[in-house]
Amino acid sequence: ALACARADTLLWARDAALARHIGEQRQNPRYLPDLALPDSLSCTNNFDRAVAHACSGTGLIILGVPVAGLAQTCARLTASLAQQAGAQPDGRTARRLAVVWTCKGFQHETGQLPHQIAQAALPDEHSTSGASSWQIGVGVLSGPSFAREVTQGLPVALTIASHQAWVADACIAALHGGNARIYTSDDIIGVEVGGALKNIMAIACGIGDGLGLGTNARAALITRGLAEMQRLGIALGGHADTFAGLTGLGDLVLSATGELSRNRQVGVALGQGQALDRILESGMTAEGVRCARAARALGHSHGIDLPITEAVCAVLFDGVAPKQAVSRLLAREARAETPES
Ligand SMILES: NC(=O)C1=CN([C@@H]2O[C@H](COP(=O)(O)OP(=O)(O)OC[C@H]3O[C@@H](n4cnc5c(N)ncnc54)[C@H](OP(=O)(O)O)[C@@H]3O)[C@@H](O)[C@H]2O)C=CC1
Ligand SMILES: O=C(CO)COP(=O)(O)O
Repeated sequence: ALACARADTLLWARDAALARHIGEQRQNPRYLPDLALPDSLSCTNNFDRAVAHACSGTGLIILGVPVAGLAQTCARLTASLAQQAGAQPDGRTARRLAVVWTCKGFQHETGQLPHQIAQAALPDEHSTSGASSWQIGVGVLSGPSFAREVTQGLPVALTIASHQAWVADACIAALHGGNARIYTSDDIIGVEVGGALKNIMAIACGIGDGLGLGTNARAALITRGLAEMQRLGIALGGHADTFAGLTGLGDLVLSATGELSRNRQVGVALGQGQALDRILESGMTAEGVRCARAARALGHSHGIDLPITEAVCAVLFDGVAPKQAVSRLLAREARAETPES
């Protein structure tokens, strides 16, 4: 919806009936049934057609799939690019294609971040395959951005993190302006760890609110959750400053307090005594549930203390009652608030 303001945008959906409905009715009955979509948005379930549209137009592809679908989608993109003519008429200079993902989490099985998944599945930056020649640049687009509010055209600020300035430029050209501000960063790891951990913290805050623990507890969880995000992020190679920005604190505050957050909704329902299976019955995407185990394992393997993540895992997977998990958190030994103090 953001991109539609600047250029004709072609959405790909894997479900043919849904793609047809969105294209004909300019409305998405599955995810945002009550919102009108822009006239400049078309939709197809033909993946190659969607890739060709980006290649011949903006040179920007935004992958809006969950972490679990990223490897498969990138592999499909690689195969599709081999069909697309990329070389300029002189046959020498590769055309540039920016590939950007929005997913927030770690891969469940491996603990990999999205850029590691994408790197393994996309062609190298300079790749030549048959008649095609593409310079692929990658990045992560993240920050506090409920899809519903973005579709409504409400103000939003996002960060594009990439090691290639031209990828950030492609996002700015397509998305910046009107009610949308796009900031840039080169800290892909910090941005991705913030996005992954904020979902787990949103579950924790939801649990607290579901138990009726009050707003003091919520503020404490947000603040200590931020410290946890930063600790793991730095250990994995992110920059400390990134966690104070849109993709760290910004998205954490949104998801921990905003009623639209699915991760927060899962936490609230758990705190109110519902079972996880029942909560997830609708099939909703709650990336914090999917990646909490991987985050806990990364904490263990890097020797990083992640008490809130541990508490969320205990409730999600180990049968610990939410009240008991909170008691355990509160019973931890007193310590300095910052490691330097
Ligand atoms: N929703 C939001 O407000 C925001 C979400 N994000 C992040 O973006 C990512 C996607 O979230 P969201 O759009 O809400 O997710 P959804 O569950 O709504 O899925 C988005 C799209 O991805 C498709 N999809 C799901 N699984 C796969 C797969 N394995 N392979 C290919 N396509 C797949 C879905 O198809 P189908 O309908 O057929 O299942 C759907 O079209 C998540 O990591 C989320 O954290 C980031 C910012 C905001
Ligand atoms: O990431 C989001 C907003 O920035 C969406 O959060 P949820 O996945 O918890 O709904």
